[in-house]
Amino acid sequence: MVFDRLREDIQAIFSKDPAARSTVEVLFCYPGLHALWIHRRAHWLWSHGLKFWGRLVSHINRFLTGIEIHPGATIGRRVVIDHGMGIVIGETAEVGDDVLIYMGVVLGGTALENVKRHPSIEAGVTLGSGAIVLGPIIIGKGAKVGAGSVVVRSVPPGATVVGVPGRIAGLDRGMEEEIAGEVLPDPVLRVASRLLERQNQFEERLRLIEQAQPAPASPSVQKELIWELQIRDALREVIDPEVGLDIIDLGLVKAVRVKGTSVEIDLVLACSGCPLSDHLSEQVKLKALGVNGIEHVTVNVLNEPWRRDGAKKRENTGPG
Ligand SMILES: CC(C)(COP(=O)(O)OP(=O)(O)OC[C@H]1O[C@@H](n2cnc3c(N)ncnc32)[C@H](O)[C@@H]1OP(=O)(O)O)[C@@H](O)C(=O)NCCC(=O)NCCS
Ligand SMILES: CC(=O)OC[C@H](N)C(=O)O
Repeated sequence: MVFDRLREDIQAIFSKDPAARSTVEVLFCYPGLHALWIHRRAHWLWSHGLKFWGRLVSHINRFLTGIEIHPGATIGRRVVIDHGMGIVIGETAEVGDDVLIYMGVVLGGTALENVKRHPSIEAGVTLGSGAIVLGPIIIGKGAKVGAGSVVVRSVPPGATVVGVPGRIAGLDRGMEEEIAGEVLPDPVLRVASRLLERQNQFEERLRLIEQAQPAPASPSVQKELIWELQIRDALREVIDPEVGLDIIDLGLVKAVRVKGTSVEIDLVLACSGCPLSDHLSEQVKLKALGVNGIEHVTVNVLNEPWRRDGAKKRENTGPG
């Protein structure tokens, strides 16, 4: 069993590093391999309640290999750490099977609370040297993060992300076809669509104010209307990672119903069985809760297909 895992680890290095020449060389000259072995001990101690000893082993690991893996981090099978020096993997990070990690990669947190605050890296991902991935985001199966990138938003499966901040440079063919059968968004269309959307929003705001005027008797209704607008505004900050546009522009938000201090939001997804649906619902919930006065948020993910018509309709309602 132990030897099977060792064989698997060594085989993984041969499959991912053309510079690997022999088993002896891999056994003795790959600090990334040593770091993973030591991490397994540290993780065992940590998950058996021996937190201090787990930390200590992790610290010795850092000293020996230059790789810092928090003992609480979960690392899958056949993960390859090539070169390794300077890697930092945080406590709540999850690294799936067959992931390739180069030197200087950081899987870091941004929250100051003790919650899930580090990234989840799905199977088969490549993290280029110096890539910094921050927050409780998901790097989808088979994605590639370019050397030197800083990634702060979830990355769809199969995508290649490069730069600071990370932008999608490419998708594998399967993914491209999956994005609603359409080509990637045109940036000019995106700006135009956003401007028209803002205009629609102002018109809608005006309509609501006019509507509210003859019946000022019910301040609670007015308050609910204002909250609805504020929530819709806040949801503009939620970007669908599969498409790279905000969920309001995309027409993914079907309804926002405010009752008292509670709100119910109906959402559809850009792709059926979207792996990031939980993440998206969570983001929606957080943004809505961020509106001053809102205390309860329910997000319903509707089981109906998304069409770009909603967004397109808006693009066509411009002046002229
Ligand atoms: C991102 C990466 C995986 C390449 O993926 P790919 O799907 O083959 O992408 P391409 O090479 O076709 O490049 C796509 C675009 O991203 C750009 N790009 C590639 N890597 C980049 C990087 N690290 N930073 C910024 N831009 C990058 C390319 O110039 C290209 O831009 P363009 O479309 O404007 O021409 C690769 O460049 C990389 O960074 N690998 C990490 C390897 C590493 O860290 N090695 C060090 C070992 S110690
Ligand atoms: C330095 C470097 O590119 O490392 C990547 C891999 N070990 C190789 O030799 O290709």
